Amino acid sequence: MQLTISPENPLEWIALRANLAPIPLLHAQIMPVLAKAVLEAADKGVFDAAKDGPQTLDELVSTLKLNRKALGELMGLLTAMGYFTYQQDRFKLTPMARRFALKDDPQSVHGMMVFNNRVMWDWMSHLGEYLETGKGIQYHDSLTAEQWRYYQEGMVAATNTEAREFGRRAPVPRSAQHMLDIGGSHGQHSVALCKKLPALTSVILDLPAAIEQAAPLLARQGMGDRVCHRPGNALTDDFGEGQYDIILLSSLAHHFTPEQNQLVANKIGRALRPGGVFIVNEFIKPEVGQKPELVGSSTDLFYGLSSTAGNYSITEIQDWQRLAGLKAHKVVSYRTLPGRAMVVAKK
Ligand SMILES: C[S@@+](CC[C@H](N)C(=O)[O-])C[C@H]1O[C@@H](n2cnc3c(N)ncnc32)[C@H](O)[C@@H]1O
Repeated sequence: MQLTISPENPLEWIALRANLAPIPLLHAQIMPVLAKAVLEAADKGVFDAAKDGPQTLDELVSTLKLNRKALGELMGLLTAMGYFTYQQDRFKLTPMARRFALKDDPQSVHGMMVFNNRVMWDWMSHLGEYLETGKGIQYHDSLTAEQWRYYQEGMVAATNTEAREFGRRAPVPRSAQHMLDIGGSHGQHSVALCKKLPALTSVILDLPAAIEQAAPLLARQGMGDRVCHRPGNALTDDFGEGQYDIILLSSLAHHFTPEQNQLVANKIGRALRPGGVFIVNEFIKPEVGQKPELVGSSTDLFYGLSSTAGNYSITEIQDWQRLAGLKAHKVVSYRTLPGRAMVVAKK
């Protein structure tokens, strides 16, 4: 799966092949507008306003209390982007928008859109500074309580689809009883495995400020004591010895330097039981010399900007696992998300 600029007719194909199309204009002028339009639409409730059926522009204006001219422009763009169709003066949500953009759909990314609109959008203006200094924002040290809430809700939304595939395809021992989910936040990955493996319970280790906001999100899953939070810090806490059948590090390695990841991997190597698995669940950086792709490369830059760290290659991740005394077991690439994989090692 790739995000590409693709021709719609033979003349455009020729123009692209002949290098006549000003691609940077699309990147610089069009794409930022597309992204911000979708974020504001979600935040202002535009998708949900059409949830119960096709709406005229006037009906949307009246529900959303927005300016008619501006909303008309936004609706035109959202229609061009495939979120709505427009027929007989009415805007109707497409199946894609219905599944992924509505607030309460189980696969919705709505929370991520609100987080990106209210918190992340401002970070992008620091990209120039990051390029000059190499120092990222380190947002975990500076979020307000409200921003922590958007962040945790954003993480749920980002993993609604992934957690299903993770639950189905993560190569874990069927008899597993104890899991440690480091930086597990909302707990969706733990919940997916606990639903599949009846004997499994999971402890989610996360920062205290995260748990404050993630606790109600986990409670919504109705798993009771089988999945619980433990406030702590992965960099300074001891994980114990020979205790866990599964240890998951999902979307946390990209916030840590290589040295910090090695330190965490060493503690994980000690904390696993024989036969236990260590899963690093991440966007993957291409190996040296491999062609970069858009999702992995943009998340790499974004994590650099936001956390000073970034993505790692499969080889780099497997090196941490090997130096922690574990054997490479499997690499499972996601089918529903390009550039993302589970890198699994076994004790
Ligand atoms: C990007 S989120 C990933 C959440 C979840 N694992 C997922 O895959 O959706 C990173 C999580 O790691 C937590 N985190 C960051 N630094 C941490 C640390 N030093 N120790 C434990 N958790 C940490 C954050 O609070 C956040 O909940």
